Amino acid sequence: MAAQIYSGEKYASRRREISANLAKRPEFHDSKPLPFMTREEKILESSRKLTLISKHMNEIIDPSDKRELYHLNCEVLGIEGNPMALHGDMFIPALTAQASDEQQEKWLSRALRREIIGTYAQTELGHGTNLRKLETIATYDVDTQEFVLHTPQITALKWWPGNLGKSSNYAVVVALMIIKGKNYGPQTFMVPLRDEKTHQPLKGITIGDIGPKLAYNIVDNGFLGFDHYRIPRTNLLMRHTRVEPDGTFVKPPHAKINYSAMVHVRSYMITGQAIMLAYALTIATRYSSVRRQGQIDTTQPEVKVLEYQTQQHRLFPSIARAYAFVFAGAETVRLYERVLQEVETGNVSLMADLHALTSGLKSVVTHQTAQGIEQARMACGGHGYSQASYISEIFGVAVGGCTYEGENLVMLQQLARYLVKSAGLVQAGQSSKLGPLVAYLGAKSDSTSLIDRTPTPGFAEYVKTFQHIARKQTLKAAQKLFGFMEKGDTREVAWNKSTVELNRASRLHTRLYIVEAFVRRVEEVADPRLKEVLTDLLRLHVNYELLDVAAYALEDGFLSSSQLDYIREQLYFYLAKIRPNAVSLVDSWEFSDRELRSVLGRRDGNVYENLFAWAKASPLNKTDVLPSVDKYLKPLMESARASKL
Ligand SMILES: CC/C=C\C/C=C\C/C=C\C/C=C\C/C=C\CCCC(=O)SCCNC(=O)CCNC(=O)[C@H](O)C(C)(C)COP(=O)(O)OP(=O)(O)OC[C@H]1O[C@@H](n2cnc3c(N)ncnc32)[C@H](O)[C@@H]1OP(=O)(O)O
Ligand SMILES: Cc1cc2nc3c(=O)[nH]c(=O)nc-3n(C[C@H](O)[C@H](O)[C@H](O)COP(=O)(O)OP(=O)(O)OC[C@H]3O[C@@H](n4cnc5c(N)ncnc54)[C@H](O)[C@@H]3O)c2cc1C
Repeated sequence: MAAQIYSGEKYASRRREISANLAKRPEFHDSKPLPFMTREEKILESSRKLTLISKHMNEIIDPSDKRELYHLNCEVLGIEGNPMALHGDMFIPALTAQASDEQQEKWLSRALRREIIGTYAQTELGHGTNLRKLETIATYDVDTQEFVLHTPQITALKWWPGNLGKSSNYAVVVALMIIKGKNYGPQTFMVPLRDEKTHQPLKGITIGDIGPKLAYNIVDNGFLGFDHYRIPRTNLLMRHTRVEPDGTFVKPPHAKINYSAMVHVRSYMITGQAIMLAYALTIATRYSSVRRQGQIDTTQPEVKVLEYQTQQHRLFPSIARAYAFVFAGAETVRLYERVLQEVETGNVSLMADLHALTSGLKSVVTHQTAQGIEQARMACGGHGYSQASYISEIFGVAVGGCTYEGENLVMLQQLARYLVKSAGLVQAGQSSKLGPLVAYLGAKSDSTSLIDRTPTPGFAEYVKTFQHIARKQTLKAAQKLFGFMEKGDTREVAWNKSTVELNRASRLHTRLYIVEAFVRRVEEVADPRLKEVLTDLLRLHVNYELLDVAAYALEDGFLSSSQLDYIREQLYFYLAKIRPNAVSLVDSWEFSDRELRSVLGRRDGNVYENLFAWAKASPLNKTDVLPSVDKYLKPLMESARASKL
């Protein structure tokens, strides 16, 4: 099953080898539980381990294999980030996609050797979403052939870039490019920030950390201001866009090619989110198979809480989602890598499809992941609330994905633009021009679903039902938009009056895509034992998801109320059928205890002994009487006693 999750036996077994290798190297392990450390201690600890990784990486992984490096980082550094997180996640991808060969020779090779540390500085105090209104300006000085970076007011300060605050000495900075008074929109520049020897900020740079956050606190998200700071013309990233010495601007082959680092993260983060969801579910499912509370048969001992249908309903659909997301994530990464290669040859035809797909997936997956993690926390009762479970940290890190790389409700609108265009083609009788991801919009719907009348597995009927719902909502939302425009609203005003409905269409389209990706993967499985278990999980998935969106199919009679009952019964059936495999389904992700960092979710299942040992190790228990008691509580009680006398 691990080979299914990790798209092949080769990587699944490499993961095992890497974990086994690390198990023998205590210097790579957390020196104490992360929840017992201050932010400064965590950053120091993470930097220590990062240095070890850099020194010994070649003995443990093939450093050119991104997935091996990712696993090494998960084991050793964990999810709370590290001082070079953005270096790998965005700085290197931005240089890879946007720097010219000559620039790559100069900077990318140094970045890969970790001679310099970089980040991606785009968001500002006043603007994150609306990139066209960024306020940092890069004015071209023809005389000196330099760009002058400047922060004209406080809202123009860069704000949020990860590892900008304290760790990075370079950044890919996004600024509005002005040449001879003309605004050429957001462009990307390679900018030195700190002296390479002393790490002191360079003259003209104001820089620092933005303070603690909900989670992800090992990362020093930062602020950055420029005071007429000069960089050479050749620091504009010039793989696709160019500015000649005389200020002539050479347009890129696609207007949004500079947004490639964002598309990179949106493509990869689907897998990252699936893994975080699986972390939380591993912890909650293992714990639920140890925790006994209450009885189902009063003549029998207390049951494991995993026997309760409510607990199964709380956890199993999310287990199915974690599988669905990791399968969809693998497809997305393949598409991203293909588009990256095609862009190299000047073919930008798939950029819009990739952008639409990743915008929708990023939004739906992060939202459902956060919901699933929070349910997993609650499924652990009181102990889920303790940091010993580590689920609160997993939630805090994962939920950040709802905001970063484009706020979810904004990114759903990007997909909606694509859907509206497609709906326009359908309306104009040009369905043959629809791309493969939206071809279903042009198909004719059956009048009713045959979901309860086809032999199992009947996935085709489920897919048809999801298609019907997504098509109906897309055409309806587009119609609403066109209707407002016909009545005289501008497109922007009409759009704003239709966005709730448009975003619903985007979610339904994306959920259809996820179901289809799951079906595609299960169809490929050859081993009959695996196929059976994955088919059960897929059946659970399609019934749970369909029930969640059934209102759309009920309102036009595509589904009847008796079909709804059928779907519910199928759901309950598969909850019970999956129960014996539940622990194996989470164990199949093969997370080591070190990677999970959860006292509650350890493989040995010795929950109570482990919790007690953890609590005794808490910093507060180092002494029996805290200074706060000596300083305040004792005098308070003493004075209360004295006043009574
Ligand atoms: C191997 C390892 C395995 C697993 C790895 C797992 C995990 C690791 C992965 C990731 C690491 C995780 C965490 C990292 C932590 C944090 C990183 C966070 C970093 C950041 O947040 S960086 C800042 C991100 N900021 C944003 O995302 C801003 C969002 N805003 C925008 O993107 C844009 O402003 C916009 C798209 C909303 C609007 O842009 P615009 O105004 O310029 O464009 P229009 O709306 O007018 O659209 C015009 C037209 O262009 C199309 N378009 C827009 N963008 C693109 C694009 N990128 N590509 C192609 N086309 C695009 C748009 O659709 C319009 O088209 P139309 O045809 O005219 O309709
Ligand atoms: C953990 C974390 C790490 C980050 N790392 C980086 C980084 O490394 N580099 C970097 O540059 N940035 C980074 N960011 C910033 C991040 O990319 C932005 O916060 C994000 O893109 C959202 O932009 P915003 O903050 O301006 O939100 P806003 O756009 O101000 O959103 C506020 C509200 O307004 C709504 N809204 C905004 N525009 C519209 C619209 N057009 N239509 C409808 N509703 C709208 C949103 O839906 C939301 O409800 C990070 C953020 C976080 C949380």
